[in-house]
Amino acid sequence: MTAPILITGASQRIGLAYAMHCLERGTPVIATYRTHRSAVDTLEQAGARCLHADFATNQGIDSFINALLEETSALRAIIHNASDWLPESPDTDPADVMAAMMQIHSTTPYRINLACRHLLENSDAVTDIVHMTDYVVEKGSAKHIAYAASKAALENLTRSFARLLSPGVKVNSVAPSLIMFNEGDSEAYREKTLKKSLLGIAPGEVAAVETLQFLLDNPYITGRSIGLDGGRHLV
Ligand SMILES: NC(=O)C1=CN([C@@H]2O[C@H](COP(=O)(O)OP(=O)(O)OC[C@H]3O[C@@H](n4cnc5c(N)ncnc54)[C@H](OP(=O)(O)O)[C@@H]3O)[C@@H](O)[C@H]2O)C=CC1
Ligand SMILES: Nc1nc2c(c(=O)[nH]1)N=C([C@H](O)[C@@H](O)CO)CN2
Repeated sequence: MTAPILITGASQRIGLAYAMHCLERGTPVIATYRTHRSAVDTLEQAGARCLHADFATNQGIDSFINALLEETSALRAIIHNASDWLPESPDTDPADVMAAMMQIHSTTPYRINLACRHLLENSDAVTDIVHMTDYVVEKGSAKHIAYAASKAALENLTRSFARLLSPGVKVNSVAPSLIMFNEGDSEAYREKTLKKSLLGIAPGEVAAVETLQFLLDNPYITGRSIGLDGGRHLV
């Protein structure tokens, strides 16, 4: 039996889609969720092990790590997907925004990778870590400054962990731009955002699912970032 794939933030959207994709292929899944939605029940009915985790505090990270080590002695892959897309705003202290962004996008993957590397290295085959970053790592963001900086930190973790864990573990990033909108995104926002890329679409979760699977299936890519952005860099 293949060792399970750990997917963080899998109760909705891209994380949920990749978890279901893995289960449909017969690959075991350990999914984390912070908010219990019906999708968590669906995942469990499809055979996933779902662990509650709130990575906002180091205690939350540590209790998740302890639960994971109780759950499994090996992993096929870790997909660091959990994320908050926090903008700067007049009513939030910038220090709190930066702390929250670094906590979820940098401290969480860093601590889990170091504490659980042996679960990936306990395998005869090559295993994977994938960090979900963002196109804004390349360009920055005027409205999500701390978010972009934290994703840039995550991109650097990709390179460091690729060096630390080779050749047994491949470590890569997927750097999406618009994949899917959020409920409540206005028509004006949608129209404006679609125009930011050459291809002008919101491809949906499947684009991220296929890119993640490509990275896990490819034996010769590590320390790299795959831009999943519709050619936004050329607009
Ligand atoms: N969607 C897009 O167009 C783009 C996505 N990306 C990146 O791709 C990845 C997936 O995107 P998407 O599916 O939209 O992600 P979401 O915004 O849906 O977030 C994924 C999950 O992260 C979880 N999460 C947030 N904060 C915490 C926390 N403190 N502890 C534990 N879990 C937490 C949430 O859990 P819960 O809901 O259970 O509370 C949420 O379900 C993300 O890393 C994102 O930054 C990058 C560019 C574009
Ligand atoms: N955690 C999240 N990160 C990001 C999201 C999201 O919904 N959740 N969405 C985006 C946007 O789609 C952006 O790429 C285009 O405006 C960025 N990050």
